[in-house]
Amino acid sequence: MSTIFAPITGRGGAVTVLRLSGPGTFGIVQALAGSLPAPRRASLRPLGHEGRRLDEALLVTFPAPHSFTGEDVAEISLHGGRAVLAAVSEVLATLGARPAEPGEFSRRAHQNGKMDLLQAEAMADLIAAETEAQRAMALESMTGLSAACLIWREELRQIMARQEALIDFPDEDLPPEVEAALLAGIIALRDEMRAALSAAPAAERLREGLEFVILGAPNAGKSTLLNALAGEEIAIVSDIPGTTRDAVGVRVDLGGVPVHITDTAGLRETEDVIEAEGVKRAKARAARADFLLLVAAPGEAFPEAPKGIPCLRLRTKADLTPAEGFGVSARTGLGMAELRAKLAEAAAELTDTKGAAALARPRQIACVRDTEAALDAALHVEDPELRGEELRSASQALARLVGIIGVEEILDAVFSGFCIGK
Ligand SMILES: Nc1nc2c(ncn2[C@@H]2O[C@H](COP(=O)(O)OP(=O)(O)OP(=O)(O)O)[C@@H](O)[C@H]2O)c(=O)[nH]1
Repeated sequence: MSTIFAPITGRGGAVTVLRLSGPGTFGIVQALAGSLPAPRRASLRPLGHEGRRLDEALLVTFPAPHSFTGEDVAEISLHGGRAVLAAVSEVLATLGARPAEPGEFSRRAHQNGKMDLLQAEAMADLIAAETEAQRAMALESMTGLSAACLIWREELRQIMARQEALIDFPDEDLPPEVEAALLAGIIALRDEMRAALSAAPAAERLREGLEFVILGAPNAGKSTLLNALAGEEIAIVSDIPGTTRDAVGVRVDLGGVPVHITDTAGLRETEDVIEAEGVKRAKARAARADFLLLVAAPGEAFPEAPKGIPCLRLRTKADLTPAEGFGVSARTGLGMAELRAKLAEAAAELTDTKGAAALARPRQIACVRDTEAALDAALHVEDPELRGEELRSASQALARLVGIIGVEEILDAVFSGFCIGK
């Protein structure tokens, strides 16, 4: 096993923490720092190599297995900045360590039983979280999802034990309650899978961020509205109808939920090829949106919304004419606070996982869907051997969910999505 290193803090700070992990860690750090401090005690050390002084740094060692990766780990708090990191990295390489691949620390932690795949994914999400609701969900999944999965696996283990008893003993020796309890157990677990799956779209949306699209006729005030929501001039505003020709967007935090709001080309029939393309794109975006803001200036008709997408009808330019229905003026700020509140409410509703263990990644959803399908199939076969077969495949899908059986490619895909230093 190689010894790897990478900075685990972001650029630009006063301090850069460099982590080393692997069997060669302590030998390398000793060569660099002269001596090793007591385990888990921070100690200031001069760093140098072959007479070249490198830095004065705070050094902490974590002997295996009590470390992030489960291997011997050292964390060196260097002075921040490119040159210090470059000089120390260069020396580490000559001493036999190599730069870590993206996600390699977490992958080793997973291999050494420090965290299951769900916890690794949740940790990556926590680090990537940009808003409060994302942070809360990631933190909840770091413990909750993996705990829920542990319970599912235990329930399935008990179901499979009952199933084995049914296979091993001839029918007449076992009371009918055994099979009834077995089937009830399968139904209960299948329904738990269904509950988790039904909360998944909300969790996925929160993890990825929502897409809100502003639709309306030319000059309805869409760009002005986007700029007001963004708090900066993102889209060009003019009184010439057809100013916005391509989708322009901004990411905003609505009550803790990340929302990408897109301003689109005004919807109208037009001879202008570029504007017509803009209108086509506006419609395509609207069809993929999580939520639509349908806007119309006073006295004008609202655009038609694609079916099945929640929307809000909004009168613009309410400073000119008092609106019938809900109206705002992006120019004077009239109604804007209420609009923000309404949008935040819609965002919260779209990302509400209702307290269920939140599956937020396609990989996780696929594993739980496979589990649900196998359990459901187990309910529809009479033959105990075949039923046993389905239960085994449910058990494998759950094992894949936590990474206990992990095809290398899946682990590659998960961990390579992490950044260097995770
Ligand atoms: N009085 C008033 N005028 C507004 C308001 N919002 C927008 N306008 C004006 O309406 C005109 C069109 O505004 P835009 O925001 O460019 O409209 P749009 O819907 O993006 O227009 P297109 O790009 O043509 O689709 C501009 O002259 C704006 O200044 C408002 O709240 N009150």
